[in-house]
Amino acid sequence: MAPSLHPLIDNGITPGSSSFSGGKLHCHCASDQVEITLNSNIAHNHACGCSKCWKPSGSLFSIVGVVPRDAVSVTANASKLSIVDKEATIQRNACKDCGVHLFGRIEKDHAFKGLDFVHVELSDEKGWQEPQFAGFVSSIIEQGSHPKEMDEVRAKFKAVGLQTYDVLSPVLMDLISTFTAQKSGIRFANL
Ligand SMILES: N[C@@H](CCC(=O)N[C@@H](CS)C(=O)NCC(=O)O)C(=O)O
Ligand SMILES: [Zn+2]
Ligand SMILES: [Zn+2]
Repeated sequence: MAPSLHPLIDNGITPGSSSFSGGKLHCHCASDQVEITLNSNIAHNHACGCSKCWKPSGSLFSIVGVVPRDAVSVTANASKLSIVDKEATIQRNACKDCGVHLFGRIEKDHAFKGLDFVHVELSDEKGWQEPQFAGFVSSIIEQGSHPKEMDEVRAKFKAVGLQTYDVLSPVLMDLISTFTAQKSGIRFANL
């Protein structure tokens, strides 16, 4: 059987709702779940093939989007959270018991500082922005996917209408490079 990219991708994508304004995320524990409340829909939702983003078991990709950090609060069982890798750019807060990542936060100077990374499949609510593209696709090879399977993986994304990139989408890459340019002193008129 062909490997699953992700349950939210495999059978086609369900569009979100532009009027949706947030909801709750829960970890996978049977009891005392960590609960996160998001007071906003997400943006830039995408499939990520990197080794660091949380993915459900059996899936090759994570689905991850961003939300302003001010819109994120831990509303139950905060004591179960622990940062996976304190040195990483994105400090991924995971449940110590079930391993699910509840939110990833950037504290250092970075183009995406101020945005938290979340997996809205952890929510029962419907209306979250649907995945917009697939990033870090080639990274799945680093986790054991055969290089010869990559055409099939990219074709599957294409079949559900998603572009694939081996880092991020042009919009996000431009944001990162704009940030880097500004840091080096370049000033752009009319941004
Ligand atoms: N090929 C690497 C890529 C890792 C990577 O750069 N991940 C991206 C996408 S999530 C990133 O922004 N990482 C920052 C971080 O993990 O803190 C891997 O699979 O581990
Ligand atoms: Zn848990
Ligand atoms: Zn990732």
